[in-house]
Amino acid sequence: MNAPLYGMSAFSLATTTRLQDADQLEAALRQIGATRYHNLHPFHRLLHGGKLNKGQVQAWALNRYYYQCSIPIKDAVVISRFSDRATRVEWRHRLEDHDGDLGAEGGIERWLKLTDGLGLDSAYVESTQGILPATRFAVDAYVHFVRDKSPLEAIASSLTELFAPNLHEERIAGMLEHYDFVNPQIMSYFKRRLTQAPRDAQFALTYVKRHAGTPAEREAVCNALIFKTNVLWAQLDALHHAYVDGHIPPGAFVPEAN
Ligand SMILES: O=C(O)c1cc(C(=O)O)c2c(n1)C(=O)C(=O)c1cc(C(=O)O)[nH]c1-2
Repeated sequence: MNAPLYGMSAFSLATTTRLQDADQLEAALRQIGATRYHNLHPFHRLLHGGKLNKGQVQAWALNRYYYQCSIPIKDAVVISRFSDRATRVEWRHRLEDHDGDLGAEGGIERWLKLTDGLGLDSAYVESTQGILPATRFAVDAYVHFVRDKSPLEAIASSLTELFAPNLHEERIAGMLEHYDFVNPQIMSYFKRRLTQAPRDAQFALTYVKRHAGTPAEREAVCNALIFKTNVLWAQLDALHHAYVDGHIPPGAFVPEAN
């Protein structure tokens, strides 16, 4: 077996023996989500439970902007990995979902409504100057992963989206309930994702189930998903360390006292 890249832990051989067909692959992927998705991270418990102050919510939205604006770059790289037109055509709408189109709002603009609503200057947000070093490293690693690994693994790494809609539902309800500085307009990004993400996740799941033809390929798919859960987890670890434990790195956003 090749040494895993990016420090991810390889799925164990014991598990590989349970990756004999597409249904076992799907079960393994869902198990990874159930145990490693970032809905389980303590920072999300605080965010959704109303336990953060406005400055901490600002820090989360500011850092997450870097993920948002990198996703269409990631998807453009994914498209570049496929020589078959059908997959490129299928993947293309993801760019529009995030970038929008001439005269049509996309996810990045919707995210800026959130940061505007939270009182952050949009030029500062878009500059990405105040993000944590770990946010940049983690998100860039995702873009590099889809560039460097196989096209199958590139698609598999998007599969965290299988688990995103439940988290978004929880986030919309929790943040509206608990924070007086949050309203439905500034949460419109997440509302839109409730219809976009299931469609995208279903395509990716069907794709990997059909194209991962050997136990080794199914194992690679699982490892791609583990890698991605680590990308998401590491971002929240960094936010927690900086803005809950109070160790803000030099140059990173410092909330006003509130
Ligand atoms: O708020 C979240 O927890 C969350 C998670 C994920 C994810 O699981 O990767 C995505 C998103 N949001 C999201 O909004 C989004 O557009 C998105 C695209 C992708 C991807 O990997 O292509 N993941 C996610």
